[in-house]
Amino acid sequence: MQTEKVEEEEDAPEEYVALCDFTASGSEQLSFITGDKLLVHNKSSADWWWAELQGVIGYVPASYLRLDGAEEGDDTSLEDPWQDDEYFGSYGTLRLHLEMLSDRSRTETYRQVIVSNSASLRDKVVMDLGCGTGIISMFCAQLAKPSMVYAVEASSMVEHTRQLVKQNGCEEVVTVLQGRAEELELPEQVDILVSEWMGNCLLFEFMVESVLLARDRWLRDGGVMWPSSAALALVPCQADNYYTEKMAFWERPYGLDFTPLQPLAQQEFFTKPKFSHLIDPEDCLSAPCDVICLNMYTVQVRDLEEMKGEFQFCVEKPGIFHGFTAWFTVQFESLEMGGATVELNTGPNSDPTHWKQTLFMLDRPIQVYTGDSIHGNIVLRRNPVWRRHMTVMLHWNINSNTDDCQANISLNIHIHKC
Ligand SMILES: N=C(N)NC/C=C/[C@H]1O[C@@H](n2cnc3c(N)ncnc32)[C@H](O)[C@@H]1O
Repeated sequence: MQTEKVEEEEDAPEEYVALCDFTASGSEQLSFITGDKLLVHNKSSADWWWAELQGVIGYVPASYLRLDGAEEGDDTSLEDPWQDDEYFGSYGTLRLHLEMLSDRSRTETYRQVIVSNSASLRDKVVMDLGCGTGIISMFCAQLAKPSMVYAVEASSMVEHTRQLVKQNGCEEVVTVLQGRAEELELPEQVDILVSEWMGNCLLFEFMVESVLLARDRWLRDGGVMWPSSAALALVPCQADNYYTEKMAFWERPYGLDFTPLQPLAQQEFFTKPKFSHLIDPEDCLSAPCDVICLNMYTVQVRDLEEMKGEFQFCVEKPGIFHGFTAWFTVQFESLEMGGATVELNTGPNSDPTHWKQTLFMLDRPIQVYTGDSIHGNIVLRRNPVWRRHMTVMLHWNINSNTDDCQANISLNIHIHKC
């Protein structure tokens, strides 16, 4: 069999070893299994490289590879698949805490949960997992009368948290503990495990794993999880401004034709999600639907490896289908039977939050019409190497009955790594 002769590059390709399996999901990608040796010809972007395996070439996810011959110890980052130094380092400074505290929708929701359950919180033992500056713990101490709040924080912020607790007269009720919640020793089980763990697309950062491990270890039988449940919502949408900014731009900049760069632009800008997206409700092409739901009492850490959801959208108005937008909601059940559930919704019809929404762009936009059906599935696959990352795959078909014909467009699976 004639294998494709790869022209020798001026700088010889580097040999990398695969750290785990990867299954291609498009003709332009290359599958491999753990231990495969790949020749990397071009590091076309930070996330995707152009590589060769046994004479076949294609795009491969850079984070799955390690330079061949580099021992485990050489590449210290591999010893830290949770990237904890970087992660907890980032929470040791004020920037992220200021962002979260400035998010009124988020912070007021947690305060409302405490206020509306203040009577039932009396004499209860609470754990605030990942307390940061301790805001939720101090809400508990100020607005209710729990017997104890264990405010657990792994980053160096914790020394300031102790100071804030004292400064606000909460040291009788709030005990600040430094360490990873799933590792440290608590003197007792807790009645309520409260945490603000949600990341982009709900799960990014995968702090939720720590919440589940702490639940299994420290939440007493019949104890309450806050949030009690979580859902990832999805909607097909227009994103004309973003499309114009990143793709249409190349059509006629300064009177020149730059369209040969559009495949590069597609690879560089549209193969990973746009986390900072603020979708206009007008850009939703249909009603959203919850594609993944987590019951915080029953979901297991192993379930986080791969989560799947089906969707079926009925297009409600004609428009250009540029992509899908995702966001999340979390629910806080009442401590009283039949009490009202409080919800934090980070979607386009609620008050904006620091999470904003996440936009996944299609390879190419498609005109859709009222009544079209966009149906398919979403798969969130946790990165086997980098444990705070995941890949999102979207596979969909469109059934359109315009022009009196039944067009059934099956589109490529779309890979997003975030
Ligand atoms: N909502 C988002 N995105 N981030 C939540 C905020 C994360 C906070 O929780 C802390 N944290 C995260 N994981 C743990 C853990 N396993 N044990 C103790 N503290 C932890 C971080 O240092 C931040 O201060």
